[in-house]
Amino acid sequence: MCDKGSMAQYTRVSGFVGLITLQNPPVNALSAAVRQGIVDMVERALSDPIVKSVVICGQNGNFCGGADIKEFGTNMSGPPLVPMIDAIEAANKPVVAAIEGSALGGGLELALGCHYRIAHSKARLGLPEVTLGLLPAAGGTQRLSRLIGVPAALNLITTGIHVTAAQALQLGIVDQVTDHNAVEVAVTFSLSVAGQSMDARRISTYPCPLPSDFDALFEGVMQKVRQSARGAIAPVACVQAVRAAATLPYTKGMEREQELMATLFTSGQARAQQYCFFAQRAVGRWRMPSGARWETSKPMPVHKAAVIGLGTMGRGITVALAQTGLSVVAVETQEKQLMEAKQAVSGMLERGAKRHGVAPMLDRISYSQNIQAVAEVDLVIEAVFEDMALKTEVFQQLSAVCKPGTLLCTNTSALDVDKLASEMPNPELVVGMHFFAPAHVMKLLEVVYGPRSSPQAVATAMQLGKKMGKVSVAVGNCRGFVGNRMLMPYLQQAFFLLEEGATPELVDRALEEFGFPMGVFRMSDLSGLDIGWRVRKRDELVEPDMASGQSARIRQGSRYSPLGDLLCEQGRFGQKTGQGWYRYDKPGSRVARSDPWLHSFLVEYRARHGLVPRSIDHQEVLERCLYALINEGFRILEDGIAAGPEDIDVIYVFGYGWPRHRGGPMFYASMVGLAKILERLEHYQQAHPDVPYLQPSSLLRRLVASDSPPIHRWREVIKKYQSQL
Ligand SMILES: CCCCCCCC/C=C\C=C\CC(=O)SCCNC(=O)CCNC(=O)[C@H](O)C(C)(C)COP(=O)(O)OP(=O)(O)OC[C@H]1O[C@@H](n2cnc3c(N)ncnc32)[C@H](O)[C@@H]1OP(=O)(O)O
Repeated sequence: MCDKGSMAQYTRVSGFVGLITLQNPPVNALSAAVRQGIVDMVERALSDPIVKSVVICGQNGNFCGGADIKEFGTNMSGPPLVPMIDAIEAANKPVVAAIEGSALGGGLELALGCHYRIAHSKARLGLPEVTLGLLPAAGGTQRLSRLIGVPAALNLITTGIHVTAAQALQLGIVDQVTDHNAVEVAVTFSLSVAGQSMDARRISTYPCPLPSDFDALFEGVMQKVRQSARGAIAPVACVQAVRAAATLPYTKGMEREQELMATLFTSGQARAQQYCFFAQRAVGRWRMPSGARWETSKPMPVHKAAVIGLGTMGRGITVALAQTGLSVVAVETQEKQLMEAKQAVSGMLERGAKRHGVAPMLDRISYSQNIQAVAEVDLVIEAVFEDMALKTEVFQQLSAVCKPGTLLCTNTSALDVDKLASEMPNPELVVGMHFFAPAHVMKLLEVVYGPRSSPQAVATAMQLGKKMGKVSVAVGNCRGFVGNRMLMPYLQQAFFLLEEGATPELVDRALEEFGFPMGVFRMSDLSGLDIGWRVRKRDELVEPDMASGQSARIRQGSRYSPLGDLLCEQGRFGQKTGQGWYRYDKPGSRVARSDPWLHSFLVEYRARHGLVPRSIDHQEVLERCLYALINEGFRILEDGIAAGPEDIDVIYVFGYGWPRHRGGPMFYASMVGLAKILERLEHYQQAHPDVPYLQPSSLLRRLVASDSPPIHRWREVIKKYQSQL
């Protein structure tokens, strides 16, 4: 017997079991049609006198990825989840969830309403709603806390982590884990309990186990969550909902869960986080200005890769490659550096393996001092020092040594990828791979294509990035690519604010309250002030500190602040020297302390240059730093360096600490209102006419003139704008 009409298929199997299969590829999300299907099919199974038990599973080996996120923000119709799950729990016939693939969010909540849960060993379970700015509001906070206790529930619900089937068994979320077909196991099991009372299996009737140090536990968790949430409201609401589970009867707890969800559901933060979810997936569908794009560009197979240069970046890249299971040839010409690198790479692999309970991939790597060792690899990532002449020399050696067709990638954060390619006999095989430090940890990868890079080369680098667990974004070649290019106006404004009267503490506090993990000055101290100094010297911006007054702060026709250069001249390079914008107890120590020396230095500097300090508030800090950065984002879109606002937002959220609950800089701009951003940029540009970064971009003006369309429609305006250039 079979009914295929709805998005939940009903079949009778083994004579007496009603099998309900969710059908909504690819993840069987609980759309209105699926929910209606479940309601109808459960009713049918329960009213069929022949049916003794019910099994719920998902099509194509995937239980359920939760509510259909695309429905949020629309006029949601169809049966609500809570009564649907309550009806399953109340059923007088056993209902068993057969979990294969994922049981996430509403999917796990559905399973928690069932009387038993049987999971395949490869299944993953979790309540990731918090990552979407929500909480599990189909009874998830109330049932999970009752089932596995408050501390474990808090951990899962406030972080949104996915657990393996084995972990779920240990926690008590599932009753059984199998390596066999979970649906078949569930069908057999359901018959074995048919006819029994399900009273003891209804989680909503369980008392919530209370830890003895209840108040202290919640206080501690709340403090930790508030600190790590950086202004996000969902994690805090999750703690409040679990507290309700621990202190209130089930029905009252459910009311509290709904109340908290109502606030989150319509919040800007939830919109921002859901935008990030889809943006992260959209960047995989890359396209180049030439029209080449992901669907039509086939990646080359990569079985063996090489890394050239085993400094900090090269080591991290080697680890990330080995962890994908690829064979890696790691080349370092300096013997001492090679020995140190070997040890460091092994240590990183062993620690990573221990964390994930897998074997370290030490035997995937072979080390060499000789570049000839890369002759047979399919792809090379060069990670030598950031110097064009050195990189060109290495690339020339690689072209001579590598087999034909080897893809040559350069790990660079600033150099001109196209210039490097132009020196090679096969420029189409050259792309940039801008990793972020530490390369085996940071999620972001900018894949930089030049006008000569072949679509196949870009496809290969993008696919390799994905295999390495990175969120890879394809971007065009320009100075600083996307991320660092937008950082320039941000940093510049921060320096100017110090000249005008702010302190590093004030600027950092404003940015940290906005949600960045670190303000711009603490971040610069961590990265090292000498990096920017070297770039400014190369750009001939650094001059001896002789003159004073306004003219001394003009370089190449624009306002310039030499503050960073002056600090570097004093040997203040940040954390590593124990002094920078802050002071540290000793070189390498991490706790930034206010530095009276720095404050006197700023007072003297302003006096010498005739700058009268004024009071600067957080709003001005945010507007000057963030709107200048956003303005550069519009220029990047205008220039076709990023294909759309999602690419920029993903880069900033995954690589630069932009708070996810604010959706990335371009999404944030759309929330603030483009007309307001334009008005404030015009205001600051009038006050600082010698700062080109404050000159509003033409695209921003065009968007405002087009009535500020929603962000998903910007691409149309950009396309039209570019076609008219
Ligand atoms: C006023 C008060 C009102 C209160 C109303 C309350 C109403 C709501 C009630 C309950 C709410 C429940 C909350 C939830 O359940 S929220 C959803 C929770 N689930 C998740 O967060 C899971 C999200 N998905 C994933 O993590 C992954 O997709 C995963 C399932 C692990 C599969 O990963 P992978 O195999 O790598 O595939 P992709 O991520 O690329 O996804 C493939 C495509 O599927 C789309 N997708 C995935 N999940 C969903 C989903 N839940 N809804 C809609 N679409 C989804 C994804 O975008 C990909 O699409 P595309 O190929 O077009 O990019």
